[in-house]
Amino acid sequence: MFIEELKLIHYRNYENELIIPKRGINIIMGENAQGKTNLIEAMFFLSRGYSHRASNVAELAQWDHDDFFMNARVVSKEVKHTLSAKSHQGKRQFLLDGKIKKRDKINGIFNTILFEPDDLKIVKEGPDKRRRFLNQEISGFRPEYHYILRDYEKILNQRNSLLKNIHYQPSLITTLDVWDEQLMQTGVRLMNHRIHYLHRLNREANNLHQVLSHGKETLSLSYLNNIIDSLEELSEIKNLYKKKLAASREEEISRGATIFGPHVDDMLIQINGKDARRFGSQGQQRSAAISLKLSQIEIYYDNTGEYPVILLDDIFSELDEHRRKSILSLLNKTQAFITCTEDIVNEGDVRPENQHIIEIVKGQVRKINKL
Ligand SMILES: Nc1ncnc2c1ncn2[C@@H]1O[C@H](COP(=O)(O)OP(=O)(O)OP(=O)(O)O)[C@@H](O)[C@H]1O
Repeated sequence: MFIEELKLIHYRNYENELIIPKRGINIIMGENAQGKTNLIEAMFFLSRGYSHRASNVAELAQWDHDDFFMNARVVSKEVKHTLSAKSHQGKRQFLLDGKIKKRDKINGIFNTILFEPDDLKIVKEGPDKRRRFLNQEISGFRPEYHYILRDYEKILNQRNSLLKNIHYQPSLITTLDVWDEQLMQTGVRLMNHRIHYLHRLNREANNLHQVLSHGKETLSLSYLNNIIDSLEELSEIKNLYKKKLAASREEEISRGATIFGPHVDDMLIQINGKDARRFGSQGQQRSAAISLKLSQIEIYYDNTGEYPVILLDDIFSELDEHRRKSILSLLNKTQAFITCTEDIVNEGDVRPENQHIIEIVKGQVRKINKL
């Protein structure tokens, strides 16, 4: 899968810009605040239908404009598609080959994997960042997961409101069983997806981490879930879930919140057997986050039969030469976009044939594909 052309009109700092990327590695080079991340964001937006850094779509429109338009020509399994997005006063609309489509209908047309500086939080910060990572990545290639998650969140909210209301109106307790059943059904489906995904991710991320660390470190991931203690209990998950809900009913009513279920899941990330969050160095945590993200390359390939487009925003800062080279070598089957403030090829060295420069100067794309 690759992108042949990207057009941006009144989007962020771009008035009217046409970018013709190449297959291989596209280095988006420019000083700070030139619009490098904005380009990455545009491709991510077309791919997933939302921005990874703006919660309000209106923010994407160029200042003093109510509308923006973006258009990409993408090639997927040798078929060309035109994917467009437009927004008017913060209301977005997507078009595939000229026809208006719902956001979920554009999923899978243009798959991207994004690494952004905030991804370090997956390793460094609390469980919500790891759940967000799991949710985003699984939804990327399993659209049904997005709907299960949405249903689960709806049921969870309704059940939590009911628990709060029972506190004041105890007769409502008779309706709780129906919600418990729905919670368990969607909760088990969600957990099953996460377990399968983590199994595959564990293998792939460890392979990559070994490459990045010169074979000196192992990376392992374990699923932390408050219903089952180990994967051996998986066949019993529904019964265990039922028991936990029954045993915690009184406490849940007094707290007005659901205590057990995938909404409190976590993933333990260990480097050489030690919790990376507590004991990992900055460099180790960075490499672990990169390994987790870049593992998606092969996982997407297994699931879709095609390599996704890789978007790497500021991945190279603070990484040594070996790690940089290893990352570049992992990208050789894909089309990739890498932002950086300086060229990644040292002066005097020959640029590899698969590397192309997109240079941004004064907020505009200046030289495209200079070799
Ligand atoms: N809606 C908007 N309209 C116009 N310009 C905008 C808008 N949103 C952001 N910008 C401009 O885009 C610039 C930031 O662009 P971006 O985040 O892509 O920079 P960058 O090149 O990735 O920088 P860095 O190397 O510092 O990360 C801001 O300085 C701002 O001037």
